[in-house]
Amino acid sequence: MQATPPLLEVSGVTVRFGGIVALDQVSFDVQQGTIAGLIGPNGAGKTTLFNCLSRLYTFSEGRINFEGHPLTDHPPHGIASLGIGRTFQNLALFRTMSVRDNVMLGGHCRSSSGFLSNALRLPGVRREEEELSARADEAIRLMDLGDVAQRPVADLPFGTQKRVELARALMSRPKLLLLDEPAGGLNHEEVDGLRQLLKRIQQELKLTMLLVEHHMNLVMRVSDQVVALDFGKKIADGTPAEVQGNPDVIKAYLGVEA
Ligand SMILES: Nc1ncnc2c1ncn2[C@@H]1O[C@H](COP(=O)(O)OP(=O)(O)OP(=O)(O)O)[C@@H](O)[C@H]1O
Repeated sequence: MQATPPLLEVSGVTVRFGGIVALDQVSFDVQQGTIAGLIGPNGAGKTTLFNCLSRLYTFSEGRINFEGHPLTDHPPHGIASLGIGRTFQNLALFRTMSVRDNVMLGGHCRSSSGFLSNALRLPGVRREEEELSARADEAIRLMDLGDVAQRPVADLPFGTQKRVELARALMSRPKLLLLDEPAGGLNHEEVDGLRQLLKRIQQELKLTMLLVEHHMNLVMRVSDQVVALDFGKKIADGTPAEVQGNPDVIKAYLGVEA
């Protein structure tokens, strides 16, 4: 039997900004159903890599395959329908709208009905709306947002708003979810809650996730695999324990020989 190829294959990716090499021949794989953490000191190239994966940046060398096919075969606006979703470092929610309405908005990138059928409220449109609504209920349940579903987002604590953003990202039914600093600005208790929710969606949805995160405790506890970058180069790739004990990683963070 043929082994399943990795969901994501990053191979020799290089990005230059003028004289700066933001990513230098970076290669790693992410297997289906796993959580991969991407770490590295400031300026290491994490955001640049994320932006390559969501096709915001074009890489000058290398290749990124998703489900065995080059990402560059698809236009940037086709990335969500391909099955790659993302959250952002800064929340991008509609603050006066309810939690549920914000979540519902996440489903529209996959909506197939056109302007005319929407205007005429054809049966297909109603079916699609019912399906979106059921999916929103599911995302709200998974993110423990049932009690606040009708509340305006602006009334809720920051940690809860972060969960709304995650629920909204789930609406596009991603196969790979890119999480940009999901623990940023959260308190200790909220980070632990987030860790449990990420594990829940990994188990229940079999979702593959790649997270950029500075919160080491979260990365090391939630990830199956950790990839470390420094000055655009990959310096480690392995289990959390392997990467944590890697002398190059310790040196990159502490600036001293391990
Ligand atoms: N649009 C850009 N134009 C020029 N240089 C850039 C651009 N984006 C990133 N860089 C440079 O590329 C390098 C990698 O930056 P990047 O933002 O990817 O790092 P990072 O690991 O995400 O850092 P942080 O943890 O601080 O967010 C840095 O030297 C940065 O200054």
